[in-house]
Amino acid sequence: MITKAHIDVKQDAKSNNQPIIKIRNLRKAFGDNVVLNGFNLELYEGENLVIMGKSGSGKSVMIKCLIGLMQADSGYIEIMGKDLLSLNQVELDKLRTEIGFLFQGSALYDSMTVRENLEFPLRRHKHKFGPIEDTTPLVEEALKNVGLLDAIDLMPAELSGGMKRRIALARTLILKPKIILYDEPTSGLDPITSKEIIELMRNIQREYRTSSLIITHDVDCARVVAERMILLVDGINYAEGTYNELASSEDEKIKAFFKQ
Ligand SMILES: Nc1ncnc2c1ncn2[C@@H]1O[C@H](COP(=O)(O)OP(=O)(O)OP(=O)(O)O)[C@@H](O)[C@H]1O
Repeated sequence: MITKAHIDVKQDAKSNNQPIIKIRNLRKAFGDNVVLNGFNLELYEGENLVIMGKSGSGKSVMIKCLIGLMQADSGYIEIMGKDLLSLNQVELDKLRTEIGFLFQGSALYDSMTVRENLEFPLRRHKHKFGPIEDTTPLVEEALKNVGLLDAIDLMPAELSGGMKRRIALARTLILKPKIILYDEPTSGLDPITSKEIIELMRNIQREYRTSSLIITHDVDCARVVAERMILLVDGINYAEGTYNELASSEDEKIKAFFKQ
């Protein structure tokens, strides 16, 4: 069986690099339902790390613990050198501005134009950038980076599903986060639009030097974006490695992820 212990973490992801996120021995149960049973993770600066796990395996629970929306039963979580549990609400809010989210339900505000949707986080997190006299250059830069500058004055109802997802990504990028958490970034999209989003995720990593944690069921997405992958099985990081290392495994539990 290939387990974490048997697969070396790709060295260039680690090279002289401190983890920007570190999770140690995370445990979370709901009554008898033990969801996380000693889960570990390290996300290194500038890398795209994909987490795969079958439905109900605890990926969302792990992310919720990571961003402080759910309390783990035990374990240690460190983000950008800070022990998550030691932070007060103000410190937690400040740390959250360094983390961008692209969740399945990251909906745009329907009553606002694309421009207003992008201005919204700038106003909400004034303390990060200070007063901004003219938001237009920031809004335009974020839209250019997702290839949708022309959509600046459109309403969400006028956008396709793929465009909405790109605008949501632009809204995340406008805060220049150091970390991006993607939850099923390609779900519900057709194969061509999925490919565009995947390409965009790679460009963003290059341009912004973000570190990303990507939860996906989409094997194609994992193959293209992942420098490293973790398979979450039975509440633990069952296997870790590059896409090729895991895809060539003979272990039945690992093979199951790549049969699609
Ligand atoms: N608030 C909660 N109360 C009780 N049980 C919960 C709660 N949140 C999650 N669970 C349970 O934890 C387990 C893991 O759920 P989770 O949503 O993390 O799965 P997932 O891997 O994200 O699944 P999917 O890929 O379908 O989104 C499930 O058995 C779920 O029923």
